[in-house]
Order: sequence, then C-alpha cells, then structure tokens
Amino acid sequence: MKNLNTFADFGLEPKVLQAITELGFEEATPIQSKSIPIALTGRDLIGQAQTGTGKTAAFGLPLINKIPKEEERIVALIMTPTRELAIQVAEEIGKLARFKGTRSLPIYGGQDIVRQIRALKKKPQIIIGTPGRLLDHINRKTIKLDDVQTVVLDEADEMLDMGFMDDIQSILKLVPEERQTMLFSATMPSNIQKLAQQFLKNPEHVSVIPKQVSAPLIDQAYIEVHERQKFDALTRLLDMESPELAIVFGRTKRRVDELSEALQKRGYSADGLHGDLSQNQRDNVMRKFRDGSIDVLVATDVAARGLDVSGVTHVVNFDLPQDPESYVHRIGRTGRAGKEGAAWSFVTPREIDHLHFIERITRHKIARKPLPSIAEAIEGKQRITAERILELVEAGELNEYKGIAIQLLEQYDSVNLLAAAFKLITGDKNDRANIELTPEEPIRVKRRNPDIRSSGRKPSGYGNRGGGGGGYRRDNRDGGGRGGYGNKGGYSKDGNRDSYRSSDRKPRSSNSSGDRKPYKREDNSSFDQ
Ligand SMILES: Nc1ncnc2c1ncn2[C@@H]1O[C@H](COP(=O)(O)OP(=O)(O)OP(=O)(O)O)[C@@H](O)[C@H]1O
Ligand SMILES: [Mg+2]
Repeated sequence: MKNLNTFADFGLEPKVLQAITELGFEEATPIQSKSIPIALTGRDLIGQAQTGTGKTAAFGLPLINKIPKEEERIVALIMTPTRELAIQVAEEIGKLARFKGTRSLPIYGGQDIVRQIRALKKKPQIIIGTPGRLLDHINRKTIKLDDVQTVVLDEADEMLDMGFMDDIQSILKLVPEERQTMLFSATMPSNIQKLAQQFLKNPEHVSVIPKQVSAPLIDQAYIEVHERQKFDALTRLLDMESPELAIVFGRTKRRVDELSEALQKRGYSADGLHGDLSQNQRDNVMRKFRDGSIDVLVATDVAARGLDVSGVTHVVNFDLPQDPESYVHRIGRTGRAGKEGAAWSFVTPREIDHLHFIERITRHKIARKPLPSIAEAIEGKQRITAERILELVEAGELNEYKGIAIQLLEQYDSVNLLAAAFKLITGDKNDRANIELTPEEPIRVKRRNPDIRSSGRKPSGYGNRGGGGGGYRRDNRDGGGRGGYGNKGGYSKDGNRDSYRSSDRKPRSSNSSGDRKPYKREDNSSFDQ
C-alpha cells in the first residue's frame, strides 16, 4: 500500500482527517489517491482496484467530506449486492464520519422494517442499502430520493448484473439527473461499460489494476482431489495450516450446511452462512466470525464480495467457483490491507480445464500442491498446540494446575507426560465420525474453440464459454451459489443474493435445461483495465 500521497494532500476537513488518523491509515492507497481528488470535484467515476485496497474509503471519504453537518435530507445513496456488505460499509462510513458526525444508515432485507422506519426518522444523510429493501421503502414512501446528489454502486459489476438491473434502474430513475454516480469493484467486465453509459455521465476511469487482477499478497495454490476426498483434504489442510480465521466456499447452500455440520462434528469451530438462513442467524454467524468465536466460516458466494474481516489468513475453495470474477473476489477475502494470505482451491480431475481458464483470465498461475498427508496434518496440529501451550506458560497464572503437575512428575518422566497430554489434546476423538457429503457435479467448461488465445493482454474466455451441456444440474443445487452458465443470477431483491429460487427472481433465461444461453460477457476483456 505504498503511495506518495498522504491524506492531508486531498484538502479534507480536519475532522475527517482526524478519523483517518484514528483508524491508523497512514498513507492513502493508490485507488484512494487517484479517486478521492476526482470524487471531490463531483465528476462521475468508475474505480477499479484489487480486493482489500480500500475502495470503501475511496468513495466514503469524499462523500463524508462533502455533506454539510446540518443537512437533514438523504443526499447520498450507496448500494451493495449483499446485506452483510451493506452493514459493513455502513460501519466503515460510520468510523470515517465519527468526528464529523455525518449520519448514515444501513437498509437491508431481513431486518425489521418498522425499526428501519424509526431509524429513518433520525434524518440520515447517507443510506447504504441493498436494492430490494430500498425499493420497498421507496414504495412505502419512507425513503425519498429527490435530494440525492451522489450514488455509489459498490461491487458495481455484481450490482449491474442481471439480477439487480431492473431494481437499480427503478431506483436511479428516482434520483435527480444532476448527480454524481460512482461505480467501484475489483473486477470490471467490459459489459459494465455499456451499462455505465446508462447511468453515468462522462465518467473518469480510475484503475489501479496491475497485470494481475487478484491481490498480490495472496499465495494461490490448488490441490487435485476427487470429490469424495475433499472433506479429508479440508480437515488436513486446516490442521496443517492452522489458520487464524478461514473462509471455506461451497457451491450450494446444501453444501454449506453439510460442510459446516461435518466440521463441527470433527471438532472444528465452524459455522455456515448462506441466503436461506434468517437474518438473525446470518448476523450471529458474522458476529461470531468477526469476534473470533468461530474460526471457520463456511459460505456460499454470499460472502464472496467485499467482506473485510481482519484475521482471515486462509480462503479455501472447497468447490471451484463458476466465474473467474468470483474466484478473484472469494480469494480476496484474505490478503487485505497489506497483509498476506493463502488461497487454496480443490479441483477435481474433470475441473482442471476450468482451473486453467480461471488462471488465464486472472493472468495468474496457480501452483499445484500435493494433498496434505496425515503426517503433515498431525504435525500442524502439534505445532499449533505447542504454540498455545507456550503462550500459556508465558502468561503464567497456572498455579491451580501446578499441584497435579508436580504429583505426576514424581511418578512419571516429563516427556511421557507431555506426550500423553499432546495425544489427548490433538488426537481427534471424532476422527471416525462418519462424514458423508452429497457429491456436487464438477464444473465443466465446454471445449472452447482452440483458436482462442489471449490477444495481447486481453484474456480469452467468456464470449466463448460453453452454454450448453456441462454446468451442474440445477435442481440439485438447492438454490445455492450461482446459476449454471446461462444464469449468473441468483439474487433475491433484497440482496439475499444466493437464494436462487426466490419467487421474486427474474431469471434471465427461460431455458432451464442444458441449452441455456451462455452467460453473456460481451467480449473477452473482463479483466481489462
Ligand atoms: N489507507 C489505508 N491504510 C490502511 N488501511 C486501510 C486504508 N484504507 C482502507 N484500509 C483498510 O483496508 C481494509 C480493506 O478495505 P476495503 O474493504 O475498503 O477494501 P476494498 O478495496 O473495498 O476490497 P473489496 O474489493 O474486497 O471490496 C479495511 O479494513 C480498511 O479499513
Ligand atoms: Mg469493497
């Protein structure tokens, strides 16, 4: 995150600078130093920068700076694709606005609407919301957008994707034409340009994506496994690597449920997140993950975009994602704000082509690593246990336990005693717990025209992706993750984005069989700058 600019260079108000200092931001990140001056002029903006590089503050700071304290109307609107992201962005805005006192409010589906209406009476200046619930309030006339001067679409490519398009159009129609509109994401498929033409006026493009689109501090690896080996591979990996916090992505809701239950059975502190849970459950899981009371979050793509949880050292793609974008965003939950991270993907033999496709589009070679051995897993567990024991020794406060230790040491030698203690702590009583996951179909890329190559820096791909065949059986998916090729969608209107079969869904394609329309990335430049 090296940059020449300090925040003081932008002419931000002292109270805004004070918040920045308080948060410990020393230098502006490249996307911040490039986009803040432009955003402050009021120009429209399309901002692209790698995951975890501070895009939230890049749009948040100019907003906060611009809004007069005495403003009583809603003058800014930020839209996000998921509820968790709306909550998080609202929190970050809240921190940045702490000294200035700018009032912001998250508005998302699943939360008591009466409570939201009450909060809206306190005259927030910035609303951060998911499209469905925003529309709900607009229809009830509890939110009025007549005075909105700035609109931000966070995760713009996701937001502008088909599932949300109609809602966003309806919302933006109600915002005065004389406004500033900004789009941000780490990935900007080229079709976003066309969509941006509808919503933006002569936007400035700010891109700080170097050659590779995924964040540079993420060590990316894959393990070739058969479907039935995946669970053991995961537990060995978790044991070997002992992550501080890990996010494990599964393809469907059923997968996430089964996997988080199986991990719990084996003694891991894990829980699942997907769109079929109640908002209360979702909030609880996120709270537990953020405060470290669970170490492993198992999630569908609902957690792929934007989430910023410090301490996430590992991301595991238990199932490969369909889209390279999704891969970039999923692994971007680690390696944030200058920290390092590790991303592991499980790839079944039939998915190797798909992995190469992801490599090609993201312009990054993913290293192949062997399946961790049982010995490595045991060694990892012992290492982490030893570290924890030593931490306890350093911390002292062991008086209550010293009596028994002394007694035992009178009878047995210390090596045997410690070894037995290790066996007790690390030996898995539940190793034999019978775990059977419902198998998922492999993701398959239909053979593409062999002529297709990267031309210059343009990756090949989307336009030629197979639409027919392959994919997974949709009925089998239990509504999780993304649709097959023809249907990237999977949002309900309230940002509950993986509830695929929500009744209010507007599927893009009426075909439900293998003959789906290919997911339309107009050309191949999805990671173009
Ligand atoms: N200038 C800065 N210096 C240090 N840390 C920063 C700075 N700006 C932002 N951060 C922190 O970096 C983390 C990542 O920021 P943020 O969530 O905005 O990333 P992002 O670019 O939006 O990522 P994603 O594409 O995944 O949404 C946050 O914890 C944020 O507080
Ligand atoms: Mg973000």
